[in-house]
Amino acid sequence: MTEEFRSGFVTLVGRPNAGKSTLINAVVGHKVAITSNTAQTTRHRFRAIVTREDMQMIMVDTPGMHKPHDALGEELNTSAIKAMEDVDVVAFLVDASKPVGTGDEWVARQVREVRGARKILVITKADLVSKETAIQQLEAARVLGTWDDEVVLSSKNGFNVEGFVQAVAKWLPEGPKWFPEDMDTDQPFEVLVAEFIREKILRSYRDEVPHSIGVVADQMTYDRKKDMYRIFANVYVERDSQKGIIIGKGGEAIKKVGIEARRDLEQMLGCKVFLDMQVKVKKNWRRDLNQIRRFGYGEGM
Ligand SMILES: Nc1nc2c(ncn2[C@@H]2O[C@H](COP(=O)(O)OP(=O)(O)OP(=O)(O)O)[C@@H](O)[C@H]2O)c(=O)[nH]1
Repeated sequence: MTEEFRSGFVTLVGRPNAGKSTLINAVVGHKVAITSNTAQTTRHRFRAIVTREDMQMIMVDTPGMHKPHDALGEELNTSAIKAMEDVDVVAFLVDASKPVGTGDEWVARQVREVRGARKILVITKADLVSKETAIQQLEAARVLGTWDDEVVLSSKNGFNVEGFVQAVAKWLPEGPKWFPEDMDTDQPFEVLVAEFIREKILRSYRDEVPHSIGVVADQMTYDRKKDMYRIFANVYVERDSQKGIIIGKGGEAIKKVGIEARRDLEQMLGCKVFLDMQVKVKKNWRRDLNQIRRFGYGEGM
């Protein structure tokens, strides 16, 4: 008898920086999600898709959940909580290298509310700690809920990433191929481009500035003769002073971001990229729900 095809959805949740996006990239095998060590890197709820001979697993990335401080934070939380509705599996990620604390407890409380989904506890970043510490973390996190499976892994060195895939696959119901085989993310092209740029900014500036930016890729045209994409993007900040910081002395800082973003974009697109970025001020956009959604963050996608 042949095995039936299985398919379904798994939502990854955890406190900011738990390693959700990095795990998604490790499972897919290349970069579909941006990552950084700045909390709340992920603003879009998007799906990444892995198709194998016998199954299709659709992973839903979510913004890291925490007690919200502003409209953006609130919108991101709502988005993450909504992403746990109607999925087959919820994976609760806990960073092995940080003591289990109130941040994890807060997320676990939301996970406990979820009905009808299998729940998997995932200890991430095992490469950063000893085996003993990883086990201690597992024990500390275990009491935060009731789990159908437990996995300890490292997305950085690949340790047990396959174990995670198998743990999820086990709970996927029989079902159709929801997405074409060659599709690995449902993020529109212009969103991916804007996100790749935002990642470089997150990694290049410190403190409050990265949280204040929003990126929109406005125009993208392909020049067949030159085998080159021309991309025009707007980088929005909240204050004039931030605009100065982003641009830097003599435009040096933004130039560096441009070079790094272009490198990633060229790799993704497989051709040359011309990137033009404009920095604009949009006062207090993070407090304006309409603006947040216009940028496509949170629920607005
Ligand atoms: N050493 C190590 N670092 C990791 C691993 N997984 C993630 N990281 C790092 O942890 C940081 C946060 O990872 P992300 O994947 O962006 O975390 P996230 O949970 O998606 O974060 P938010 O978008 O803020 O919710 C990044 O600097 C990653 O490089 C891992 O397995 N090992």
